[in-house]
Amino acid sequence: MLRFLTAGESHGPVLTAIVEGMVSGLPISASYVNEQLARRQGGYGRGGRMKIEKDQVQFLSGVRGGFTTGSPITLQISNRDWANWSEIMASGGEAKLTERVVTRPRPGHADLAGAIKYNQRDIRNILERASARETAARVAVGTLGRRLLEEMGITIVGFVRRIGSVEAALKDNWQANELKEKANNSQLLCPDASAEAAMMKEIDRAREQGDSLGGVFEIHAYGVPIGLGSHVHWDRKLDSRLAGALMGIQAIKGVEIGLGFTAAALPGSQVHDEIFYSPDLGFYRRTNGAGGIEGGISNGEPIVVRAAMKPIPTLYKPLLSVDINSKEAFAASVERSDVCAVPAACVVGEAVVSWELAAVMLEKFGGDSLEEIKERVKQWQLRIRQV
Ligand SMILES: Cc1cc2nc3c(=O)[nH]c(=O)nc-3n(C[C@H](O)[C@H](O)[C@H](O)COP(=O)(O)O)c2cc1C
Ligand SMILES: C=C(O[C@@H]1CC(C(=O)O)=C[C@@H](OP(=O)(O)O)[C@H]1O)C(=O)O
Repeated sequence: MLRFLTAGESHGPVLTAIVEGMVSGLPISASYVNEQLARRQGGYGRGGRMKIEKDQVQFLSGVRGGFTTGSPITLQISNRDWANWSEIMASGGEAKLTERVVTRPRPGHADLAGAIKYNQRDIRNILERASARETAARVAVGTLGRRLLEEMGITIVGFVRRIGSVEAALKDNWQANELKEKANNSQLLCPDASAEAAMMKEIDRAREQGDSLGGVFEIHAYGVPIGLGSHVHWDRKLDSRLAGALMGIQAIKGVEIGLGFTAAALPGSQVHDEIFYSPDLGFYRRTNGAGGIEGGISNGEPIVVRAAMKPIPTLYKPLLSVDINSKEAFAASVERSDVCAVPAACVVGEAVVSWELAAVMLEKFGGDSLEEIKERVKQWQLRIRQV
């Protein structure tokens, strides 16, 4: 079973993750992971913190000579900003640093609910872990999954579909590589250049007004074999697992598979993908309203998922809140924040989808080494062509 845990605070010394269950023999390098970490740091609309950090992974165990060994893998990413926060982080909100104790919860963040739940008088003890800084560790972990998927011919492509009121238009004839290239050439990971320009304007406007923006990103998985996930139990359904993984990202408030919410407004004849057969292709579809999943099982078509991100909660434009000590009303003031982080969230989305798909591949095919699982996948692909 593939599993992981992350640990670390936003302004603590490091983020750490421990991965267990990865096959041996997977070629992996720090530079391959760092490429994804750099993508996550990018995106027009991010705040001052990203100018300080330069995320780099270190493998502290489980990787030797550029290959996984099958042992638990420890990954570590340093927080450069720690140098500026070590005193505040060490103080625990005591004596001389009382002015840095956080008692003013931000609407939309974990501050108030977290402080009450964990009985904390310093909201820093909540916000440090609630922060999406943690997603750097999740991207590092998910990139191991992405590497495994690549070995099995599965490609993950993510791109931004919407920022605020601006929606990108996609062309049906864009193949995986073209989509990936267009997205990666954009500052917003948006394959539609004219929408990208309008999105940037909207971000500038929000910044000027002290406001923030959310949006929608979309992830495609190409080359996924038929048969991942299962119809037999709710928690084995592939769509349920992907939705859970995406909803686990900070600020994600909605997930769609395939046509998603649009399907609810259409008649069945315009939603369901008719089934065809040819000796060359086997069973195939001409449409993909299902987003590659039927009955919780991958059906061999590309997997298509979308996630909606709410606007960033920390606003320069003050929102009303109440001090948890004095109970007095105040209008929040902010030192630093992202205005929009949808492209970053998209990279996190690619990582969690990669991880979940790698996990279900391992569950279906098993194996302890890369050679073993690849052999089994090959057998399965031959077998399903003969059905
Ligand atoms: C990549 C990324 C960057 C984020 N940056 C910020 C930020 O700068 N300021 C902020 O208040 N929230 C930011 N958020 C959102 C908060 O982390 C999130 O809203 C908060 O943890 C509460 O969780 P919830 O929105 O899931 O309820 C970011 C989220 C992501 C995914
Ligand atoms: C640090 C990251 O994102 C942070 C996520 C975040 C939040 O509240 O979620 C708040 C901000 O942190 P800070 O208050 O230190 O500027 C973002 O910069 C990152 O993505 O690596």
